[in-house]
Amino acid sequence: MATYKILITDNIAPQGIELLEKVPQFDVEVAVSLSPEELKKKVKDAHALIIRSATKVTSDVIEGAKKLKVIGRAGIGLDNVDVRAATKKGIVVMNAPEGNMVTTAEHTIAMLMALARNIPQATASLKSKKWEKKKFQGRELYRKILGIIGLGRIGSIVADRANGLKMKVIAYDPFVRPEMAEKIGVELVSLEELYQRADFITIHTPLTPETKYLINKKAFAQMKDGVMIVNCARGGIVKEKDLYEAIQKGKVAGAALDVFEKEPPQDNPLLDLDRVICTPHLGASTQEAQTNVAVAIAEQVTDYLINGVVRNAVNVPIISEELLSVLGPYLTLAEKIGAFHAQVVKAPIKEVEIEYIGDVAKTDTRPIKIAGLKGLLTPILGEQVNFVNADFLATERGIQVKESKREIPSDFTNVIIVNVHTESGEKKSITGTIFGKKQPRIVRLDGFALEAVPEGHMLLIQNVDRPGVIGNIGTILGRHQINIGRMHVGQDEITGQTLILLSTNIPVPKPVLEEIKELPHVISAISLEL
Ligand SMILES: NC(=O)c1ccc[n+]([C@@H]2O[C@H](COP(=O)([O-])OP(=O)(O)OC[C@H]3O[C@@H](n4cnc5c(N)ncnc54)[C@H](O)[C@@H]3O)[C@@H](O)[C@H]2O)c1
Ligand SMILES: O=C(O)[C@H](O)COP(=O)(O)O
Repeated sequence: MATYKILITDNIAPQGIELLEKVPQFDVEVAVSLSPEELKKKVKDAHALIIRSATKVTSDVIEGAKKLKVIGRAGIGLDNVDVRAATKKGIVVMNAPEGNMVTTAEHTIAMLMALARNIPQATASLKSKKWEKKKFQGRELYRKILGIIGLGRIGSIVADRANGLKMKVIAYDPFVRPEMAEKIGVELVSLEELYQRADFITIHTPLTPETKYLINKKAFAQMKDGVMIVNCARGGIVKEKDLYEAIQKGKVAGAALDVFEKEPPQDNPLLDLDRVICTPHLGASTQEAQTNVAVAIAEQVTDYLINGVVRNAVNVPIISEELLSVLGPYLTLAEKIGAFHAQVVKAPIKEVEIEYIGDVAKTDTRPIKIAGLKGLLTPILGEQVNFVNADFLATERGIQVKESKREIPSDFTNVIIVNVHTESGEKKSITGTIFGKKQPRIVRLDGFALEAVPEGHMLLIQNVDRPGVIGNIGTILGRHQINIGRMHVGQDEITGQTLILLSTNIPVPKPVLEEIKELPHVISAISLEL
C-alpha cells in the first residue's frame, strides 16, 4: 500500500486534519510557522502540501519538492503560490472556493457598517473614558449607492445582503452578463460610472496583473467626494500610498481594510489614520468557514491522491464526470496518436494541428488536446509529463498547437486528425476514431487506410507491395520467439507501398528490427510502445 506524506503548514480546522488522518495510506504532519528553509526541508518528501495564506510556496520551494503531487489551499486566494512553477512540475494546485464565501461577504458588510458608524473608533474612545457623541456621528446606508468591483461568488453575496439593507447596488465586472446581474438585483455599469455614482465602493476581484493597483490616484480622482472604500479582497488592488493621500485630502472619507500590500503590515501609515478601520485578514475567519474549507480541501486532496479525481484545480481543465464519460475514449485515442507521432518523426516537432470532426467537435475539446500533447511529449520527456504540465511543456519547447473543428462528419461519425510538422519539413498525419463507444482505432496514417488498435508493443513496417514480405517478417519474429497478436495492413494505391502494423507480445529488440530492415522490399521498420 502506497504511503503518502501530507504536510500541513498553516492552521487549518481540526475536522480537516482528522479526515486526512483517517486515510490509511496517509502519513500526516502538521508544522506551522516554518521559516522558508524549514519549509523547503519538510516539503522534500511530501506528496501533498496543505496551506492557507501564510505559507509562501515559491518556485524555490516547489523546485525541491521532488515528490509533490498536489498543493491544496484551505480557502480561495492563491497569490501565495507560484502556480506557474507548480504547473511546470506537473503539480495540481487546488483551492476550496466555496467554503468561506458567505463568511467573507458577512465580514464585508460588517466592515461597511462599522465604517459608516465609526464603531471601532467610538469603542476605543469610550474605553478611554470619553463620551464623544458628536465626533462619531455616522452615515445611513439606506438608499445609498454601493459600488461593487468584481461580481463573483463573494461580490454577489455582498450585493444580496446590501439589497437587504435597501442600498442601491451597482457593479463593475467585465466578465459578468447584465442578465445575470439583473437577476440578483444589481445594475451592471462601467468602471467610470461606478466611480462617479457610488457612495461606498467594495472590491471583490482577485489580485491579478490587471487588478494590481486598480484603485489608484486616477481612480480616486473620478470618485465622489467623501466616498468610503472597503477592501476585503486582496492587498495591492488598492494602492495604499494613493489611498493615504486621498484620505488626507478628504477626498475619501474613510476606508475599511482587511487586507494589505504587506501582511502583516509593517510601519504602514494608513494604520495611523483615524479614518481607517482594519482587521488582520479576518475575512474568512469564522469557525463555520474554517471547518468548511478544511473539510473540503481534505476531501479533495484525498480524492486526488487515492482515486485520481481532480476537483477545484486552478491549473487543470475541469472535466465533469458526465463529460468524462463521453470524452474518456477520445482522451485515450488522442494520447495514443500523440505517442505514435513522437515515435515515428525523425526531427524535432515544431507544430501540431488537431482537427476534431463530428459530434466530438461540439464538446469541450481542451482535455483532448492536452491528452494528445501528453502522448506526444512522454516518449521525449518521460514520466514527468502529465495532464497538468503537458500544455505548458509544449509551449516551453516552442511547439505551436493549432486546433480546428468541423461538426459535420465525413467517413466516420467522429474523427480526430493530428498532423505533426517537424523542423526538417516532414509532415505526418494520423487519423483516429472510436469504434462502438469505447474502442480507439487508427484509421489512416498519411496515405494509408488502416483499422488498427493502438495498444501495447507494436511494429510499424513500410514496404513495397510484393508477395512474401509479410511471410518473411513472420519468420524472423517467430525465430526470435516473438508472437504476433494482431496485424493490420494498409495500402497506398498511388505509391504502391504497404504499411504493416503488428502488435507483439514483447517489445521487438533492436537486432531483430535490424534484421527486418535488411529484408528485400522493406523500406523502414520502427518499434512502437503505445
Ligand atoms: N479577506 C479574506 O479573508 C478573503 C476571503 C475569501 C476570499 N478573498 C478574496 O476575495 C476575492 C474574491 O473572491 P471570490 O471567491 O468572490 O472570487 P470569484 O472568482 O468568484 O470572483 C471574482 C470576480 O472578479 C471579477 N474580475 C476579475 N478581474 C476583474 C477586473 N479587472 N475588474 C472587475 N472585475 C474583475 C471576475 O469576473 C469575478 O466575477 C479574491 O481576491 C479572494 O482572494 C478574501
Ligand atoms: O483567500 C482566502 O480564502 C482568504 O483570504 C482567507 O485567507 P486565510 O485562509 O489565510 O484566512
